[in-house]
Amino acid sequence: MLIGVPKEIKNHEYRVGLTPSGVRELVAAGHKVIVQSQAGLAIGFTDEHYLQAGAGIAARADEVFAQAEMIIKVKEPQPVECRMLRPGQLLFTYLHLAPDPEQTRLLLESGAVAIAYETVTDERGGLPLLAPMSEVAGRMAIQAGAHALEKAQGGRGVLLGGVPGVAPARVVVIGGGVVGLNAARMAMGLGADVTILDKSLARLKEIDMVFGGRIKTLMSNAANIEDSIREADVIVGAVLIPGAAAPKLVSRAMLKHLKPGAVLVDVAIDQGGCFETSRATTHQDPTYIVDGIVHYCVANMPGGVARTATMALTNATLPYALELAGKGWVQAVTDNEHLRHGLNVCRGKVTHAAVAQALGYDYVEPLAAARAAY
Ligand SMILES: NC(=O)C1=CN([C@@H]2O[C@H](COP(=O)(O)OP(=O)(O)OC[C@H]3O[C@@H](n4cnc5c(N)ncnc54)[C@H](O)[C@@H]3O)[C@@H](O)[C@H]2O)C=CC1
Ligand SMILES: CC(=O)C(=O)O
Ligand SMILES: [Mg+2]
Repeated sequence: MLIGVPKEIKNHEYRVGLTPSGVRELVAAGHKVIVQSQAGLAIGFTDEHYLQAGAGIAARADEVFAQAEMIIKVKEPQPVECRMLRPGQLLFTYLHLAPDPEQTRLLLESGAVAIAYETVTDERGGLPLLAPMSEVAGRMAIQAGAHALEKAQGGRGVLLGGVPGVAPARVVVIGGGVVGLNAARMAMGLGADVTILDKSLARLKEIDMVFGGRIKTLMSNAANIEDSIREADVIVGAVLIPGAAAPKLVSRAMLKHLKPGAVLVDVAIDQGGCFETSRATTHQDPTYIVDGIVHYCVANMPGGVARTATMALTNATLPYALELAGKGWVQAVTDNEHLRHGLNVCRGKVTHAAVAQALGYDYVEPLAAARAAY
């Protein structure tokens, strides 16, 4: 198969869909890869590295889109990229469609087949292609929160770990999945007082076992959320209902009960955010203040540590890319139910139930869509 890797064009997005080592594996399996010139330059992957790995280099994105049978990217396609997709072409990337009607419409109009990293599943009920970026974003959430707590950023002027004789900051993490666990681990490592809330009792039990009681756990319900955030210095939003828009768990009215200068880090912003007052921000201008509360809502947090994130992403996506390239998408999603869960859009149809429900489209079962594509 001919695989294309365009340069990412989202604001301050320096990740790239494949590392040179990933290219080498695909080429060794008999595939051809073309990479847009300078796609990885900002993170130290030069065109020379890609050439040595066996890729061809294309000068422009439109050449990559015109030639490739499968496009491997990182971020959801921007409108100009959606318009370069063609019917039947396979797109393998993050999409986050539920909160994004425009992208969904453009993808449907393109006739392309789009597999979203964030809804591919595994046999343990996890999201293996979201997990590496969730690990990165969860860890970054605490760096971001600590920085935003500084006075110059509008924060309360509190040091996460405190110092001997002064209490540490309180960090409340809502959602104890991959983001939440990684955020909690970093916050604990810096000496903060950490509480995690989740709706899953099984998850709370696991967290309690893993951290030996050093992190407090609370069932996520309205009363526990309200009580815990009143006392918090940093609140991390880390909930997910796969494919669906994030539930709003903190209302604007609640903000007046928080400590002035407290920080909300809404990692779930790529699914629309779990705080009513969240709106997506960029690495260039990551925070804003509402009612005295600092909001950090960067929708592509791992882009800030793009070299680490790119390597982590390719580690996870490569086996699936090899399967898609080796079998073709129809056979791959027929054989592998976990890849099938990734199919969000197929030749003008929405094939993910939560996306269809969020945006009011008819849902077409992925296997039916795959059969129709034969
Ligand atoms: N902003 C960014 O750059 C990035 C954002 N993300 C996003 O972070 C979010 C979390 O991702 P993961 O941790 O990988 O998901 P996950 O599936 O591992 O964890 C989500 C957790 O939320 C819990 N949950 C669901 N509803 C809840 C509620 N009402 N109250 C409390 N907990 C609730 C679930 O039980 C689960 O444990 C996703 O929206 C993901 O797309 C991930 C990576 C980067
Ligand atoms: C998960 C995601 O959207 C990101 O890494 O940017
Ligand atoms: Mg995102």
